[in-house]
Amino acid sequence: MLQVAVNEDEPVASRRRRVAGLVRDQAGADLVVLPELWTTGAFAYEEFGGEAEPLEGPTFEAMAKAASDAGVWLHAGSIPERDPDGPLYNTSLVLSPSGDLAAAYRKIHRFGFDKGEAVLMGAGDALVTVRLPQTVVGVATCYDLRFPELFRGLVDAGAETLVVPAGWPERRRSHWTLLARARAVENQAFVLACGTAGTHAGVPQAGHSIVVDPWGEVLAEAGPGEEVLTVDFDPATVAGTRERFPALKDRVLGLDRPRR
Ligand SMILES: O=C(O)CCC(=O)C(=O)O
Repeated sequence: MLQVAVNEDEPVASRRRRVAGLVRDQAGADLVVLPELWTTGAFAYEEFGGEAEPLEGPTFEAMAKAASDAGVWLHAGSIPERDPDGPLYNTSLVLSPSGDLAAAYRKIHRFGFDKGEAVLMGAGDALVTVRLPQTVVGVATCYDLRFPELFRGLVDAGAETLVVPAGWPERRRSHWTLLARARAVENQAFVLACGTAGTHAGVPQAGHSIVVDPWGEVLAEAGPGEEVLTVDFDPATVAGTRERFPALKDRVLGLDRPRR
């Protein structure tokens, strides 16, 4: 995972070039993951409109080239997407090792309550999973981490590895770690949660990207600054955990409405 520092003194185009270089350096990895809105910064709301790009715009082009040069699957984090016929979206891109767009996910839960992303961007309405050679990946973005039903939906769709790019603020770092572990334990899945470092729009970022196994153990955790966090894991652990401790089979469905 590439925990990119997002500071406003670095122009977006320079950061895009720098991150492409970091992706190229990961040749030999199976999957590389970038954070949420790493071009603008997740809290730089006033930049969203000016930096918004089509799905296959400059960030896609730079990341597709980097992924194919490195020969890796790349979860390229998210971009402010400009839909020609609709609003902006916070959209994650997953690219194959040949640089093709394998999946795009529009963030479902927008952050900010009555401001920021929640008013400037539209909400996605579709769960997204991607089959990689080693595992089925379910994608979610930042604030989505607070909504367990989304992750259950991904598990029901076959996800074994939950990838969560984020721009999580330092002031709620304890929630980040706790929620990443909770989503891993309750879904008996790997969680790869990749945040940003640095400070933008006056909001210090938490860093501390984290990889959690299906038993809730932390396999790796980054520090606060820019960092490449590398981890080896065996996706077959998911099936083994679900078989040995089959709690997912004990779910009682239909409890979302109180019974009379
Ligand atoms: O839920 C949080 O505390 C942070 C969410 C967030 O920063 C985001 O979704 O961009």
